[in-house]
Amino acid sequence: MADSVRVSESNGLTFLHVENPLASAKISLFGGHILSYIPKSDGQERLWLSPHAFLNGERPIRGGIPVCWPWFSDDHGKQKGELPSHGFLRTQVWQLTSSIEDENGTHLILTPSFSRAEGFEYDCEVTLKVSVGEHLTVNLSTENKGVVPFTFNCALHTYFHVDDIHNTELKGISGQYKDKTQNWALEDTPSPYTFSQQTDRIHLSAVKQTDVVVNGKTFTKVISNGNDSLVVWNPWQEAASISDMDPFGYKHMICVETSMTGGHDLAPGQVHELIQQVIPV
Ligand SMILES: O=P(O)(O)OC[C@H]1O[C@@H](O)[C@H](O)[C@@H](O)[C@@H]1O
Repeated sequence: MADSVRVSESNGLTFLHVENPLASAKISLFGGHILSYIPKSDGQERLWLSPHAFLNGERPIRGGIPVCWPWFSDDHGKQKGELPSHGFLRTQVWQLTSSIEDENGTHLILTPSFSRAEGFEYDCEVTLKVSVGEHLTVNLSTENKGVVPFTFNCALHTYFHVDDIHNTELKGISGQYKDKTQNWALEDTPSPYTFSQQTDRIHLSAVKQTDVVVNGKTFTKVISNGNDSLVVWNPWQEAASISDMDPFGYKHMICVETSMTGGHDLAPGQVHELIQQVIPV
């Protein structure tokens, strides 16, 4: 184990605490889920974790970076609710298979216990590579280890911390989006991109850079690769009906999700990498 990684246990879950000269981070092995990333450059938390998140394995963790795989939301070809929302990786225990450190930070590789379950009966290898340094880099890799092609979706469903959603703007997104709150109506991306109501959108272009601008200043840059879309979500006052959020929780978060939502085909032997970089500004 790298010297910059410490392990703790609480309520049956195992956590990795990364502390190096460039940043600190906390990762839950339940879900392979990054909970916190604080760069030393300014000491400010970039991720949002709900104060009411279940940190005992009972439910997926609300906040941080949930790993959605091999489907997004309820898009699994069955009735809504028949299979877990966002797939089955965020509710299982992952293993830490490698940890090294160098002048760029601490580099971890995590693997889920299984990647074959109801709704996805294929052979593949999934890994999550996490680099904690001046930037946070997360790489969700899927390799087809079987003899038949398969189609899957995935997302790095990051909850970004913002001081106040009313003073938050996203920059860098253009084109059309599908609006889940309007029965998937197609709409044009607003400009400026600010928030005043429940927002649940799949932006249909492979957005590469999104700036999270807070109080007129870019706070965090989000670089996406291997995506076909970008999801933007804030439940607004609907947060009151989400048991692991408080009614005002929506004020301090915005989800900007590097995502594959259109179905990606992977032939035997092929590898797909979904990469999100969180860059403090
Ligand atoms: O409550 P969950 O399963 O973590 O999902 C949260 C949200 O995740 C977003 O990605 C979806 O677009 C929303 O529709 C959904 O409500």
